[in-house]
Amino acid sequence: MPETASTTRAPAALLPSLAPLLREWLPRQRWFAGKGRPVTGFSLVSATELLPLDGTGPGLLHLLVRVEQPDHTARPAPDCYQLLLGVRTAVPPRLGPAMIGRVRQGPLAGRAVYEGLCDPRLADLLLERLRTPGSLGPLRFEGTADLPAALAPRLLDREQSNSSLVYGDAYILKIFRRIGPGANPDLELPLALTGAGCRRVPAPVAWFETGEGPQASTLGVLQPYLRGSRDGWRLALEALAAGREFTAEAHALGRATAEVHTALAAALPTRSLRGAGTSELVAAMVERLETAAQAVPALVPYVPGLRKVFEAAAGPDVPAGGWRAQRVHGDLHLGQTLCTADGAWSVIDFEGEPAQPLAERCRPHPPVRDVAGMLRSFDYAARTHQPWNAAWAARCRDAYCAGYAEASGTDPRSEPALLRAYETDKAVYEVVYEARHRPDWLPVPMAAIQRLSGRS
Ligand SMILES: Nc1ncnc2c1ncn2[C@@H]1O[C@H](COP(=O)(O)OP(=O)(O)O)[C@@H](O)[C@H]1O
Ligand SMILES: O=P(O)(O)O[C@H]1O[C@H](CO)[C@@H](O[C@H]2O[C@H](CO)[C@@H](O)[C@H](O)[C@H]2O)[C@H](O)[C@H]1O
Repeated sequence: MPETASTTRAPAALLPSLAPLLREWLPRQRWFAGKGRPVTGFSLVSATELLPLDGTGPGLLHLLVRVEQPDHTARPAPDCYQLLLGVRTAVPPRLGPAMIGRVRQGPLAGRAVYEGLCDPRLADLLLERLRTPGSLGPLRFEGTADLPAALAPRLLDREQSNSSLVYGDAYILKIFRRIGPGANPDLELPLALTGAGCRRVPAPVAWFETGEGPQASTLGVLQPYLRGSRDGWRLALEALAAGREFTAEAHALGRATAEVHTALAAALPTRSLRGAGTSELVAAMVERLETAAQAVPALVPYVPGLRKVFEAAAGPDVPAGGWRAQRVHGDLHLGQTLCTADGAWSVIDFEGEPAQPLAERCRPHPPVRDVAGMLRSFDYAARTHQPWNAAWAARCRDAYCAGYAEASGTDPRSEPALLRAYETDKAVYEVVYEARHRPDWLPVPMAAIQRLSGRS
């Protein structure tokens, strides 16, 4: 991402007049990571008119803005967000819910600004740009396939970390919201996987980015839309509600995870974690726990017990050659899996944990990290269903590990200390995630914290 402001045709003067509107609107967006801290200012990274703002029709303004907030000590710089703003003189009623506000001063005074992704005319334009690779100001559009034109767009309205547009049920364009320097793993890993012949991910067909060389930041990725597919979370809840087992699905998911891991290990560098490597891994988990306990005081009584769980991962179980580490999904859960009508499972959203800095999300880890994420997910599903069905979750967990072992040759249960440490690390992450985004869900990971710390 360019460090200095770069402005194409849209004048930098636009930002001050948009700031009062954005200050209100941004913190209400699900993908806004800085919730709970006031927005104190904005600085422009780049502004690009994807459609002219000359008032002759709807305009589309692409902005990369840094959002200043007090206490961003945990991050090296204020977070940068990607915004696609529609600008019109009058907003038709169907776009009412997308309204951000009316500009009071500056070059756009009197014009209405709204979430541009909700406007099919503007969403069309993005696809059109991806069909014709090239640059526009600081933005570069790249494609690898001939894309059909005029596919009706719709914005997915579910709660997400990013925003996704579906075109004609044929493609899905994911628009990243919080932008950091470097390639997003949600482009890098699916490209590596499909390059290695793995069929468990929808292959990226086009993308857009900004910046140069290794610092180029991915802004959006277009992939085939798996029409009629249903995500694992929904299917698991349906099974629970109907009193059905989910072990066959869990087994298939274990196989799919193993295939992804095998292909990632073949396509990208791996390393061995031993000695200092294992101590670093444990230290990082302990540090995460301590930071989490500061943010969510309910964790404090469990810290000594959880610390022991992490320390055990560097104990006698470590194999002579150390733990094998590789690129992993990083935030694997049931909602990141899609099952198509023929029963085949795909894995999506390789971005890693959205709150982590990019360098952290790209760090190689033992693959049990993903296994632990999925095991937590079975627990989540069972906990969110009344009555709580712990045995259902336990059977899913076993079936998943068995499927994984069959396809990879390694049973994750043969590394219990490491698996437990990663499960604990995930539960700690979830506590912070739920406290920030869905406080009603906090009891779900807290129950796991209690169990894993040995206090229940
Ligand atoms: N290739 C795809 N085919 C069908 N649906 C998809 C596809 N990719 C994503 N989705 C749907 O979009 C939702 C959000 O995608 P995801 O990559 O998880 O975004 P986010 O990072 O915003 O959470 C998923 O839960 C899934 O329902
Ligand atoms: O937005 P993402 O899908 O990238 O992931 C974030 O949100 C997830 C919730 O939507 C969160 O997952 C947690 O809740 C799930 C149920 O909604 C559960 O299946 C997962 O196991 C649990 O971790 C995920 O942690 C967060 O990064």
